[in-house]
Amino acid sequence: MDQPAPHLPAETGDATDPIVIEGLVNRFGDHVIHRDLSLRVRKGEILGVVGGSGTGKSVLMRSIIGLQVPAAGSITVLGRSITDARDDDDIDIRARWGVLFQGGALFSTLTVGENVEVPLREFYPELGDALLHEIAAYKVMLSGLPEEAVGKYPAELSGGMKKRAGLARALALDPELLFLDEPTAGLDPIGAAAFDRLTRALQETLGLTVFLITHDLDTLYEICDRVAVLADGRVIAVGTIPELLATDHPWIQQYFNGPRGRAARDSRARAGAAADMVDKSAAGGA
Ligand SMILES: Nc1ncnc2c1ncn2[C@@H]1O[C@H](COP(=O)(O)OP(=O)(O)OP(=O)(O)O)[C@@H](O)[C@H]1O
Repeated sequence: MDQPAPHLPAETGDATDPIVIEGLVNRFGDHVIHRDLSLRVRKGEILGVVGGSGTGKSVLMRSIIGLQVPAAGSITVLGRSITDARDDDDIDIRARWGVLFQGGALFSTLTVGENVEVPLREFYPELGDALLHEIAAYKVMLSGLPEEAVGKYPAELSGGMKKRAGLARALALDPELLFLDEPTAGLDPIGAAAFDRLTRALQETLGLTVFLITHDLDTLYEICDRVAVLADGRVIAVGTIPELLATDHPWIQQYFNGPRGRAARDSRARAGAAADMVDKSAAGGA
């Protein structure tokens, strides 16, 4: 598994790529997590990031947002070096992304609205309370939560609502980039599908670029434009699912062609066929 998967074209860069990672190395003591990892995320795409447990997907995300200082390599986000960032650069760039951590990472002693206000207060201390409340209420609504959720505490919310509240906070600063770490983990299939649709709708409406770590094959099939596969400390392949399926890499084949992968693909095909029938009957009736 040490070599990049064959059959995939070498990734070509574009000056507009909002995230560019080259030669990334991360290690904890002797434990090497990433060795020479390179990846480019394209503007406006939803990039799914997959890999076995412990392959370093979350550490990669933490490196991109500056929470993990790599041992080597370079990371450029929206044209700014994260690896060489000075503290004052840091502040600016952090306002241009939003992050939904695993589990939502909400402050349990604050209401949903107050949670959403946290980044607003940090970056725009000059805003008055009335405007902060208004912006927070709008972000809560945008995330598909009912209005009354603004005043609720995280403990009063279901798992799905917590994710949406975390999403509302991630959207607080009108980010260009959205990082989602396993957003559908722990949700029932209906809740997970609804969250997927919300992610896609927000990405399209707000023009977001989305870096999405997931184990959820349905999410990959439903909303990801491309998928990056992590193994052996690097990105071994990145492409659309059909492109990945055309490789003969054993992990990729097992992942997408295993029983769960086939079920997700079949379900996607059935949904596509149903949509076609609806389109045809609508066209016939028009
Ligand atoms: N702060 C840390 N100190 C020491 N080791 C760490 C630290 N953070 C992560 N690791 C180790 O780095 C490896 C990669 O962790 P990471 O959370 O990125 O994996 P992952 O691919 O996101 O896994 P999962 O799919 O299970 O969430 C793991 O072995 C983890 O134990």
